[in-house]
Amino acid sequence: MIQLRNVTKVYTRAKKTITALDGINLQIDKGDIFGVIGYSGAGKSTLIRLINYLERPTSGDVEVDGLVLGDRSPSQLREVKREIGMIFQHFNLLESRTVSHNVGMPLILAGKPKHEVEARVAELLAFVGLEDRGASYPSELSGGQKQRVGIARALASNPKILLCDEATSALDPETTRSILALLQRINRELNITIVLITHEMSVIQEICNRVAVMENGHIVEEGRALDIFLRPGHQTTRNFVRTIMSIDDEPVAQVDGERVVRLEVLGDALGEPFIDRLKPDFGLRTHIERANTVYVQQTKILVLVLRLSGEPGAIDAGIAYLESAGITVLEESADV
Ligand SMILES: Nc1ncnc2c1ncn2[C@@H]1O[C@H](COP(=O)(O)OP(=O)(O)OP(=O)(O)O)[C@@H](O)[C@H]1O
Repeated sequence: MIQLRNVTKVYTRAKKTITALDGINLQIDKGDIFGVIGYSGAGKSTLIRLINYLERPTSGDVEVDGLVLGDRSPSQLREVKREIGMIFQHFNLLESRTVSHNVGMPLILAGKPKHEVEARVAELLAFVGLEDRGASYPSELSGGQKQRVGIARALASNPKILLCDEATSALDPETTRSILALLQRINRELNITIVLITHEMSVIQEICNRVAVMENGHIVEEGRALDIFLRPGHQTTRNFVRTIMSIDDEPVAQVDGERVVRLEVLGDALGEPFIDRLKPDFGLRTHIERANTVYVQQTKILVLVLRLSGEPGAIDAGIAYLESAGITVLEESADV
């Protein structure tokens, strides 16, 4: 759906050059809720602004829905841009216009007839839960309601992609949760691919299926959100994950005759009495070294570090049983 190939963006200011993006390769598939996380200055805004061509790459290709944007004529670019909606941290609403006018603005600018605009605005306001606020002005709304207006406006021209630039950073945690739930509905019900940038790992945890971690214009780690939370590789990723859950860096001491394994348990396997079965079925003694519960995209994952002791063959058989129950078993190296 979206591909960045070897994309570099260099800004020149007062004879100084800043490399905001340095050789970025990224693929975002149709249906993804793709999160880009990084500290201030990492290059997130630049990256998202390349996708709708608010910025042009210094080198490299940006491809959206099969079209390389650099090869397009201005009219073709306008066409592609219509397929991309965007929402902002500070909502960017016209304060002097009503909610309805704000939502209908893209359609008014596209010259759509009045009755068509009115019908679509009513539909959009109902979708975002503001059916009775069309005549209000932005100053009469809460932050969460303003973002709902921003979302309705972004959906007005039926985009295939929604870009979210720190869309919940100005909102309290409860309102953030309700806006994230709305974004998830937009992804599922309207089949819209979502790309969001954030500096909050909790946003990624709540709704993203994939994530890229950025630092100094580079993507330092990228993958399924689940894997990034369970096994963060890069130090920056670990620091972000640490903001919402504990990571124990202490290695587990190995004792002769024992195996230390890490189990990742989710879905049906959570209902399996697997610890209970290791002793009677395999003659294994188990000791729970660490335990943690993680939620990613509302999926519960239990992470356990176990010491297993018994006959070597029995330990292998016990591990084979755990795997057959759908549990991921890893030889433990460092942490939960
Ligand atoms: N228009 C511009 N002109 C010059 N430099 C820029 C411009 N836009 C961004 N930069 C620089 O590019 C780098 C990346 O900035 P960018 O805004 O993409 O990062 P970010 O991760 O979105 O940060 P933040 O979360 O603070 O918005 C920074 O060093 C920034 O100063």
